[in-house]
Amino acid sequence: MPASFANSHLSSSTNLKRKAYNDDDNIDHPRKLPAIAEHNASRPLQQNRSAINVSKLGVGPPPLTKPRGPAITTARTTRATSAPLKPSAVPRPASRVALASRTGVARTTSGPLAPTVISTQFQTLQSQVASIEHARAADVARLAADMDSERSKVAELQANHLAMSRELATARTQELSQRRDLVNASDELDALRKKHAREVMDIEMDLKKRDREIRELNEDLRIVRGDLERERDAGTLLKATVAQQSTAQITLQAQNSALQAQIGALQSSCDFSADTVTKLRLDLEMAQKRVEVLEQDAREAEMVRRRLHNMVQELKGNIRVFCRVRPLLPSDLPTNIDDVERARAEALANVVYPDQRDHREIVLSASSESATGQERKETWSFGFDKVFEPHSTQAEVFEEISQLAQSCTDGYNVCIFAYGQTGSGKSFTMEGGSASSTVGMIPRAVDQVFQATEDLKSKGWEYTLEGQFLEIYNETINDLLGNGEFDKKKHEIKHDKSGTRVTDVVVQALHSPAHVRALLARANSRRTVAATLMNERSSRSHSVFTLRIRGTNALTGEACSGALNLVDLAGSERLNASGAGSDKERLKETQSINKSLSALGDVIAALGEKSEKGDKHIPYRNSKLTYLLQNSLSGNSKTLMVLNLSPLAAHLNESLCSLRFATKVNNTTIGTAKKQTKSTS
Ligand SMILES: Nc1ncnc2c1ncn2[C@@H]1O[C@H](COP(=O)(O)OP(=O)(O)OP(=O)(O)O)[C@@H](O)[C@H]1O
Repeated sequence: MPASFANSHLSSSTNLKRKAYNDDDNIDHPRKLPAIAEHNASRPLQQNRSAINVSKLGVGPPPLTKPRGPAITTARTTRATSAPLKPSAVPRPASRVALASRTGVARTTSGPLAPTVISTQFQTLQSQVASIEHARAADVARLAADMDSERSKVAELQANHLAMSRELATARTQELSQRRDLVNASDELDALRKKHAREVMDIEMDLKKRDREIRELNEDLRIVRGDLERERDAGTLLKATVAQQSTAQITLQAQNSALQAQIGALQSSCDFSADTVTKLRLDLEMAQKRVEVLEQDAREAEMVRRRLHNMVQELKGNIRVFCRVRPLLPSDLPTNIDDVERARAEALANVVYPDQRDHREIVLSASSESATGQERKETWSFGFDKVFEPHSTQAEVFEEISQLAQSCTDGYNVCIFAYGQTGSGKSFTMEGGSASSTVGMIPRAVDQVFQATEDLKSKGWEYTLEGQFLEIYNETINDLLGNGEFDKKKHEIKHDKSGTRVTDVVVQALHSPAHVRALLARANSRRTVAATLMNERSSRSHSVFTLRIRGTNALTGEACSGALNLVDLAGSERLNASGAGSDKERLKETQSINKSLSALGDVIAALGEKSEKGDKHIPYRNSKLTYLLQNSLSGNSKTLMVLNLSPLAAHLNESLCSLRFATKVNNTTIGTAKKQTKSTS
């Protein structure tokens, strides 16, 4: 292997790949062989060879025949060998003159040459041919020698080529193996790098974990230090407390000793108290017996009181009349007035209440001009069982009514009705407002009855209560507790021994005052719904709430039944058919109200006459109202009429009419109320 080649292959391993590529180039483009390089470093082999031939051929005479080249000589070599044989150098037959001149033979143009000349020329030519032949032979010998030399060189070159090919193959094998080694080394390096990166990552994570742990530990340490600080403080505090407790313990021990002494004293006192308690128990038992006796006395006194009340009622006659004047309302005054007091004075009717002791009198007065132009003052005085002034409260009114309402628990039929013109306060009196101070007579009476039944339980009475709430509008009965549409269902009034009953109406068992209030609210809402269909319906209809009560006494074997009717009458203002104009509904309403109110007056008048004469037909059937209240208006019932009056001067005439009607009722005596009791034994 040549030194340069060997050296190139022994260069460092890092240049292995690059070197391999260079060697490939060398394979495609072989370098000059070292033998040639040594022989002629600056010129190519062929040029060299041509140069040799030219130098050799150029000196001798040109051969007559084209010399044949060696077998291995290329075409170029052949041409190069014959190149020196220029046409000008070869003698041509055509220029015989020139030849002759050169050989010295003279030639004539007109005849053939002499035989001597020709012979001379021939000899010359033969010698020339011989010399050429000789030169050619020498040339051939030289060429053969050259050929041998060239062949040996070629053989040498082929040997070199073979050796170099082998070296090249070996080098390639080595290169391949080195490349494989390199690839392996590169893979190994990659694997090592990855492993290294993983290890670095693991170490970094580990480091972070450690950092975190250190931070946590530092935090724990900080907390523990804080705890320790607190514990130290607590310890100091505890020490102080222990010191205090020790002092306190000493004090307590001293107190304990003192208390022990006190306990001894108290023990003896306790023994004494036990004796006292025993004595007091005996006293208590005696007192309880006395209370029982007193309660019995009280019950008997209550019975006496009720008997006396009923006796008073009987003596007074069974129709009583209360008169109540409502206060002036802001809505009664015109809006946007400057002098309210003056407006009030002008709006109010002249009403006085002279009887300030018994409150039984009401006096109305008014000034008018006579036909002669003189001022005339008229005064009207009325007396009733009670007169309530505008400032009277619901409670004050009910106080006068409560005994009457309660008497239904004794088996009486009671009827309380509110009479008066529209807006005079009938609904306020009977139903009242939602506030406890404004609650009306119906809820109060219900409360009272429930309370009485509770109280009478101790005397052996058990009661069942039931109620119904009806409306009479245009002489049609509607059930305010029912579900049916108003003015559609036909209800009939039936009277029999057990009392008054209306067909197809809801009669609710009453369990508590709250239950009754819920029913009243329901009735009112039904009425309100109906009122949207027909304006002012509540003013134009009568409402009758009936509470029926039945009681039995297991101790005495008695039984009783009574009814409490609470009636809010339609507005009593004088209505006439012409006032209703063309409104047919209004006309019908007016006729119905007139009919029922005058029927009520007729019934009361007839009852009065009957009690005087003893025999009189009572026209109950003239209206639904009187027929419904028949059992509560008859001689053996208790009836109270509350006359409601408007305080307004504008309503004076209506008030006078109402007062006259109430006086008529008040002056009627309709006999003695009778208890409906029977013995069940
Ligand atoms: N004693 C009173 N104290 C305070 N306000 C009263 C009193 N009496 C009635 N009122 C009020 O006067 C107004 C008319 O009263 P209410 O509706 O009771 O009259 P009414 O005679 O029932 O009328 P209607 O026939 O239209 O039902 C109501 O706003 C009521 O609150």
